[in-house]
Amino acid sequence: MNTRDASLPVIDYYKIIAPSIIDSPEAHQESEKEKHRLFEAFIHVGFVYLANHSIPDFAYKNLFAHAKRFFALPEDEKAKIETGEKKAFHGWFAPHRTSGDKTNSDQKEAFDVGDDNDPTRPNQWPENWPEFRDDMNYFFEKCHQVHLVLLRALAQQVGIDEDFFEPHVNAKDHFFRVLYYPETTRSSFKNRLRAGAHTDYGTLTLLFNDNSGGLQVRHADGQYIDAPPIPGCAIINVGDLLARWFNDILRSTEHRVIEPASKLDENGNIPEMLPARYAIAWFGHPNRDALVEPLEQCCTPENPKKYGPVYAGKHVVERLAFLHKMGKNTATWDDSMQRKEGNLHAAESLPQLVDATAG
Ligand SMILES: O=C(O)CCC(=O)C(=O)O
Ligand SMILES: [Fe+2]
Repeated sequence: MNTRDASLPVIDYYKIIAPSIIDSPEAHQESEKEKHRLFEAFIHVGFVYLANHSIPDFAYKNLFAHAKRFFALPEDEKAKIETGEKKAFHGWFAPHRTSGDKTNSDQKEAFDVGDDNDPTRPNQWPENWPEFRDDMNYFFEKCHQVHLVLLRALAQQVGIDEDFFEPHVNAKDHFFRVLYYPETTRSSFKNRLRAGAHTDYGTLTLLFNDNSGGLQVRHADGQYIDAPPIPGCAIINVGDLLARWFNDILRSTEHRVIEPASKLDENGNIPEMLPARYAIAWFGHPNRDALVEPLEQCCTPENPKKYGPVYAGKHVVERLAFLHKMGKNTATWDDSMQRKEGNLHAAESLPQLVDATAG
């Protein structure tokens, strides 16, 4: 197979939700079929394109426009709202906070936003820029709704109550990342990718890309396939915790952002410089105190239970701490650290660790 030509399945979100708009037997039948296709795609590939996803174009186009302006700000401006373990992992993700393996780090910067209504983990916002905040919050909510519909569809596929996941994600402990991969040279890719191979941590990721290309997804045969953007489609993938809930029936698939395919310039040459790339990745997460354990319905003699229970917050915080400083200051999680009434300062108490930014 020419892996550059293989492509991800396309799922039609409109077909999934149609019965709530047209209550006809055909709409129900189509919806069931599409939900099953989604489930199968997550089993075999872990990634899909989602067409007609219901998130209005302006919601992410506004964010791309803000991103261009934000990342062009002077470094000391951005540094005022730099993210970190003591900042609930929200704010500007400086280029030095990169993932990848210990020798190769990513060529990227980002801005991370969580639920703005959660006083326990406040966001950090640039000054005097109310539209920035409003547009980010609008996008956050829209993605939460789509992600819920998809979780409902997946629950139904394994015969559990379709609302099973709702109480485990209703605290909206998600966050999203506006990503900026600066202009760079082709030769830079010898040592560093734009995003090293990784899996996402949570439930489902909703990804919106510009047209730069470079995203690749690891197929079950181990080969990477290109996942170029399709206009009007979001890319959705399964994260580790959802895979764990499904006892790995669903795949949390590795992906990365590499050097994009060559585009010839007007003289027929391959330019050495590559323009900047922008992307928005919305990461759905279970509530931090959700105990994630393989569903009984996904454990069989052929596929016995693979994992014990884990607090979602522990998994996410440990992965984030690793990302931020390549594991130098691995966060610790105390299992009693659950969301409690009146615990408004969880951002400071969670996790209890040396601030990796100091390292
Ligand atoms: O930039 C992209 O297309 C992918 C980013 C990504 O996978 C991530 O940030 O987790
Ligand atoms: Fe990712």
